[in-house]
Amino acid sequence: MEETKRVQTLVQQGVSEVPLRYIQPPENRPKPISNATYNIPTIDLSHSKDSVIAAIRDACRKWGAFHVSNHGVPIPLMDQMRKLPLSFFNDFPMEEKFKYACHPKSPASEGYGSRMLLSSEDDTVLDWRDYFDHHTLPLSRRNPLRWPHFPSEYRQVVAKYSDEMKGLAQRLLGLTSESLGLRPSCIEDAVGDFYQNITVSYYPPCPQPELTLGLQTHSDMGAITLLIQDEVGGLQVLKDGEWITVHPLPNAIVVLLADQTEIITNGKYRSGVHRAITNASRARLSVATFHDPAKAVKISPASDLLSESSPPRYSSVVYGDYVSSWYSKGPEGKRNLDALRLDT
Ligand SMILES: O=C(O)CCC(=O)C(=O)O
Ligand SMILES: [Fe+2]
Repeated sequence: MEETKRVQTLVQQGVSEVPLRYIQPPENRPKPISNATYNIPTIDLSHSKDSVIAAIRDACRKWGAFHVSNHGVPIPLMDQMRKLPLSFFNDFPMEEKFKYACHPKSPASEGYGSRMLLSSEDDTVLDWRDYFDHHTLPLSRRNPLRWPHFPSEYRQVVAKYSDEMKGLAQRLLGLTSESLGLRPSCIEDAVGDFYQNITVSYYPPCPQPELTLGLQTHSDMGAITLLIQDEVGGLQVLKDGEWITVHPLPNAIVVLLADQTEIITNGKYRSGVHRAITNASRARLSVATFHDPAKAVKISPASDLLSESSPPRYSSVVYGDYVSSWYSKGPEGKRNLDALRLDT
């Protein structure tokens, strides 16, 4: 069945040409990048608070994406979080992996999958990616029995990593609030208790990387995403109309501002538009940790940022409605945020 097919299966079958369903239209295909040494900014969190806040302000205005170093998350834990899921993808037989298959008909269901969108239409171009999605927070959603039981430390590592990411997300949203002159808890209060998902993406080598994308262009839906990748690389961020490769920085964490933060900051900060490209020779792994509001939470521009001269630039939205629209229309560009934009 189409829905249950994994990209890794295609590769194991030895395809030498990418099947039609995975071929991007010419305007979406990746082109060689001229400015290959350029990278997103790196912010060292051990520097003085004032300089960190100034650097965050600059990076959020210009990029919506940046690396953080000296972030306090134990490096061995980050290494484990890359290594153990890689072993799940590489060392588990397919029938074992399918015991953890996500539900093919419900969006963002937990487990092993391949399709991000569940469009019934058959014209959706598919991503060259398999993934494992873990529901990690609030604790009432966390059921480690739904995560791989092998390697033996897998479940413990995911739980520990989830807690570390929550702490870092809170700290970064606090600094981001302060960088706009808001009280430190402003953005976090607007988001409420985090709904956190950890998605491990596995991109098998692709015979024709110039025709495909590992993950199509999008901005993340929630508040803030923290991402680590392996040394292969493939994440790209859109800046001033140009794609910039996020070169892996081994001990750093990529921060991506997501759509709800753009709304809360009334567009002072924009969510980072990004995608993943593929390559012909090496499988790649990334781990994205999403921090989202609960579905019932209503998101609006922060009142402290509004005045007669600075009116709201987005209408309020119930987060669950935003998610439904994202899954039905697709993530392309910023269509979902654009629908909320007020002409001011
Ligand atoms: O693999 C990557 O680097 C990007 C992953 C991503 O953007 C996502 O899971 O939303
Ligand atoms: Fe993303």
